[in-house]
Amino acid sequence: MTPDTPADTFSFTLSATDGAARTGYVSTPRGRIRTPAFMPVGTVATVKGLYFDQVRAAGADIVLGNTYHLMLRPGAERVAKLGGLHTFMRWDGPILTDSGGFQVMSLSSLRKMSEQGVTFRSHVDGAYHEMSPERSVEIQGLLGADIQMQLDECVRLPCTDEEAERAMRLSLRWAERSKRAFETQPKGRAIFGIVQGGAVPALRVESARALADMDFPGYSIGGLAVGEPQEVMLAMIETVAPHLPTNKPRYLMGVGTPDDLLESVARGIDMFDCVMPTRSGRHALAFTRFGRINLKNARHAEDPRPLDEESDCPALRDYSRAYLHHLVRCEEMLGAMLISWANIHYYQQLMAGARAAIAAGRYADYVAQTKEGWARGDL
Ligand SMILES: Nc1nc2cc3nc(NCCc4ccc(CCO)cc4)[nH]c3cc2c(=O)[nH]1
Repeated sequence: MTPDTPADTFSFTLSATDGAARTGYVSTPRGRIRTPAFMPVGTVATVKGLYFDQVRAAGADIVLGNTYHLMLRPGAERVAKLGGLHTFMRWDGPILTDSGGFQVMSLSSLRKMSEQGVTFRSHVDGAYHEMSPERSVEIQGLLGADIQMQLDECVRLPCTDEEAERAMRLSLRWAERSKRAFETQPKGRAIFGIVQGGAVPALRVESARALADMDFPGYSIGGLAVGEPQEVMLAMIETVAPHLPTNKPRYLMGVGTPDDLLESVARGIDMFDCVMPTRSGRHALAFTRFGRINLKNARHAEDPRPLDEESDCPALRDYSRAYLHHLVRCEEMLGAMLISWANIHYYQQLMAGARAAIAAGRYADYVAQTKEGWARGDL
């Protein structure tokens, strides 16, 4: 969060552009979010393996929570009774929550979709739950989320055009209902519409235009990072971006690798979230300026060098690869913690570099130089 007086409203300020790339900030009552921004995922009220002061020190201005997981455990009403998610997990910056639809479809069993919403069985204890656009907004409000998502239906790719059209139109009807339900929430919070439409350009354009007409404070691009090749994802961003208002933030859901982030920023995306840095950290995969380093590999067993001696992150600068390899081999929790910390920091500095490069009109060079570093590998 940048040192400035928090706003009492939600707004987006564009500071500079370089081609289709943009840099600026989102203002919220809990502080500013510098964009392009990477939002660490804190699914069940924790960014797995990190303390929130490490998340803040790494440069994150905002973190994600998740409606689906938190409604099941500990329960939205319980979080509200305990003062809301910021108090519960001791993070005083902005929080964005997903609406739960995507997680219902990817995690729960025995689910039934209807116009009204989706009923499903908890993957935790098998209990039945109902999620409607109105209930999802109510839950996100109970959690106290600063940026909320409409309930939508995300189809897996590949899918038929008919399937993509059905889910896109349902999501538009749910966008209206979500926005209406959101009107009772305190000032300063925002709800984003979510663009759907599979990999069908005409459906994507129709979805973006219809949501733009509903005048949301921000827009998510959903239905991507669901197994499609990167070029399909990038093509859909290029299709959608021109139909979204330039003065509102664009959030690409669930993305992605460092390469995905740089290429999507170049096409006009402002906000990202992905479990990649922390999930990879638990699988011994480090993202660095020199590319990916798999610390399971025996070649690190006697390497005294840190991951990146020039970094200002202790996890990247102070621990030898030999030590990280040892921790990984022994399946010690500190291994996952240090590599997750390193990865969160790497993703934050990747976005900080992008913001500076766009402001200086040299984003294309920044991308080229960053990719050269990855290709040069770890000399
Ligand atoms: N409401 C809503 N939420 C979404 C979340 C998403 N998250 C993704 N992708 C995440 C995929 C993803 C999953 C795991 C890993 C780690 C691999 O080691 C990386 C990416 N796509 C998504 C699409 C939507 C969407 O349309 N609507």
